[in-house]
Amino acid sequence: MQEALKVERLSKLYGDQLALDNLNLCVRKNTVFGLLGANGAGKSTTIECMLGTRKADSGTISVLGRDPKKDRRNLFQEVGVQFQEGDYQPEIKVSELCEETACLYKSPADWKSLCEQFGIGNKVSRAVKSLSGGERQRLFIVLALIPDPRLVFLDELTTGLDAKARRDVWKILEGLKSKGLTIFLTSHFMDEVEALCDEICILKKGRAVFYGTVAQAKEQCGCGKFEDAYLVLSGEEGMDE
Ligand SMILES: Nc1ncnc2c1ncn2[C@@H]1O[C@H](COP(=O)(O)OP(=O)(O)OP(=O)(O)O)[C@@H](O)[C@H]1O
Repeated sequence: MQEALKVERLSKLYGDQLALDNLNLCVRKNTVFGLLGANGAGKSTTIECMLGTRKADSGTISVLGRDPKKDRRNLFQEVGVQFQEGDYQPEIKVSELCEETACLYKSPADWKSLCEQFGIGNKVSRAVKSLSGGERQRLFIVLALIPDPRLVFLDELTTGLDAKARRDVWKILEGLKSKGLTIFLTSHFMDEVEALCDEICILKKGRAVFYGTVAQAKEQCGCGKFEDAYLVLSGEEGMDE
């Protein structure tokens, strides 16, 4: 099995609104894949279906060779997920949240060294709620990596991080990829996508309107800058007109 993720003909309706329309995705192991698209394009719905937390109306999904609906327990041990906001007790400290998370996994990574790597090593005795937005975002990436996963989902990876912290996160992720991690990310920052992603899919109203590499996207649109190509392909350009 060369692919970490395979989605075939995935469709999802909310009421009469089509959120995903016959989506096909294939993510090779040990690569970084970016799922892009405007607000409401269907990215979170896709991830939720892949995690088995939302039921699709049709289509098949394979995550690390397993069916996420039937095999959630095993996948839980192998897959990391970054949440935008955690569901934690109001007064909990960083160290306590990391420890509690590590306890859920059979062979967790060393959370202290992850906190060091992500620049929050000196914040571990602080209450989570007292962290700045960017520090909390880095903590959520740490929590996603605590399972020592083979595959990690990073939703809106570096939203809220300053320029230096974003670069640092990219470097760490490159390092983890070189050690065998597969990364599935969503991002609204096109420089980030260009720096990190081996392949991308651009969604528009639940449909894949582009699938390939950043270089292919630029070439297809005749754009020197990927952000320009993205705006054309995603249909965001001229949205107000
Ligand atoms: N629980 C729900 N009930 C009804 N409609 C929903 C529900 N969740 C999402 N939708 C709709 O489905 C579409 C896809 O939403 P989704 O959250 O997957 O988009 P997204 O690409 O993740 O957006 P964003 O970038 O804003 O996070 C949107 O039109 C959204 O309003």
